[in-house]
This record gives sequence, C-alpha cells and structure tokens, in this order.
Amino acid sequence: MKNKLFYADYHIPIYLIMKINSIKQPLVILKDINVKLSQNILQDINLTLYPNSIITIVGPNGGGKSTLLKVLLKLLTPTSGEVIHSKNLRIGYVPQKIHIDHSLPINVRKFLSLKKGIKKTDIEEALALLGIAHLSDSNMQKLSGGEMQRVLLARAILNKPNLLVLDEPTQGVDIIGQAELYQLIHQTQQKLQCAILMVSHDLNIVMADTHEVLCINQHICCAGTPEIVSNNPKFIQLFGNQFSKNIAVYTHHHDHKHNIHGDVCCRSEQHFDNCTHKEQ
Ligand SMILES: Nc1ncnc2c1ncn2[C@@H]1O[C@H](COP(=O)(O)OP(=O)(O)OP(=O)(O)O)[C@@H](O)[C@H]1O
Repeated sequence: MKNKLFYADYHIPIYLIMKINSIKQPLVILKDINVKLSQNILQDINLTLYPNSIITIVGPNGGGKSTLLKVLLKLLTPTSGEVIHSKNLRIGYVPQKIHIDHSLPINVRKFLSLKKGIKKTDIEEALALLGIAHLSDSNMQKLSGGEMQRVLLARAILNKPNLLVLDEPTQGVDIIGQAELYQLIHQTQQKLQCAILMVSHDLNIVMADTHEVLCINQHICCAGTPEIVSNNPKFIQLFGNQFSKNIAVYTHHHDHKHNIHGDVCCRSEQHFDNCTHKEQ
C-alpha cells in the first residue's frame, strides 16, 4: 500500500512537489474554458498541467471528459476561454476510439510508420518499451483488445512526448489486462519522464500512481489527491459511498494537513475542519 502523502516512488512529500511545481513552467494552461454545443458541455474549467504530473479525470458518462481532452489538444475550439501550450510541448494521444478500415490490411509496423517523420529506430524503441516487439508483423485487425491498446500507446510515444493524453486507455481490456496496462503506462511515464492526463473509470486501480484527481461533470466538481477527492461529498454523491470506500482502502489515513509552507497544522478533526490552510 502506498503512502499517498508521497509522490510516486520517489518518497518526496506532496507539499514539496507543489512547491517544485510552482517554479516549473506549465506544459498547458486552460483558462476559463466553456463549451456550448446544443447544450452546455463544459463550464468554467481552469486547469494547469505541469511536467511529470499524473492527473486522472473521472466523472459520469456524458460529463464532458473527452470534450475537455479535445479542447486541451486543440482539436475542438472552446466557445470561450483560452488554451495555452508551452513552446516545448510534445503531445502523445491515445483516443477513446480508433477506426481501422477492415478492407485495408495493415500490420503494426506499417501502422506506426504512418506517423510523420518517424524513424525505424523510433518504432523499434516504442515496441520494445511496451513489450510488443513480437507483434510488429501482426495484422492490426487480428490484435486482441489489450494488444491494440499497447500498439496505440506505442504510437502515442513515437515522438517522445512530454505529455501523454489517454482517453480511457483500457477500453476493451479484461480486468487482469487492465492492471497490467496501467502498470505499463506508469513504467512508460517513468521512462519518458512525461506528464500524464488520463480519463479513467478505474480510479481504484490508477489511484496509487495518480497525483491528482479531477472529477468532472460539466464543471470541476472537486479536485485534489485521490484521498481528498474520494472523501469529498460531491464525489460520493456522483459515485456512491461504496466506490469511495473501495478507494479508501488504498489510501493512507492521516490526522493532519500541511500548510502552504509544508508545516504540519490542524491535528485534530475539529481543528482540521476549521483549518484555513487545507491542502487543495
Ligand atoms: N459534437 C457534439 N455535438 C453535440 N453534443 C456533443 C458533441 N460531442 C459531445 N457531445 C455531448 O457532450 C456531452 C459530453 O460528451 P463527452 O464525450 O465529452 O463525455 P464523457 O464524459 O467523455 O462521456 P463518457 O464517459 O461516456 O465517454 C455528451 O452529452 C455528448 O452527447
């Protein structure tokens, strides 16, 4: 069980990460994003992504998660608001769905080489990193759900991204395969030292490696560490108490908070509730 006060495997306290982030240049800033199509899809979304951060987006079906990713990727222009990309931003994207024309047989190597400016060595490296070198001559149409997701992930890392955007990366993968795939995503993040923004319904699996959870239902309902979000009444209202309890099994219960300087404050429950320096 991981101690959620610490960042990934490095045992760096989260308050320190927040301090470090404050001096890092953001990769992406979303400012006051609103999307209105036939109805309001997203309202007043503000989000800043920093290098190496791992953020998981959860929310009900139709809550606007995929739309938010499309806005961030500049595939969809928001009705109002601003999307700012850093100059050095390199994005790798795994979409929720991909259409492969069954009348055009294509093998994995050829599929990966369709991406512009990609060298043979980039493809070999990506296949090796994701443990699918043996699939390089396989027909795309014949891949299993898990193999397909690994190939899509391989395609997303061909340009050595510093931000990986994943929209439900375990679609069509069985429960054992899901845990393996998330582990692979985590290893890939460590290897590439990239940030991850991921939509997932499997918060109980991904939370150990997630720094921040955003719960979205048109607007940001709640945000924070998995522990904070899973205890938030708005999250419990959306996902139910049992889901929240399942997540809580993985969390570290602590009786204090740190103020913005990293000092421990508010030890008792009562002080905690009244504390003006709660972690956000
Ligand atoms: N092009 C469009 N025109 C009109 N409405 C749209 C369009 N694209 C998406 N929507 C609507 O926007 C809402 C949010 O869709 P979105 O796909 O972002 O939700 P989501 O949270 O990713 O859902 P899910 O978890 O089911 O994948 C939905 O009600 C959807 O029907």
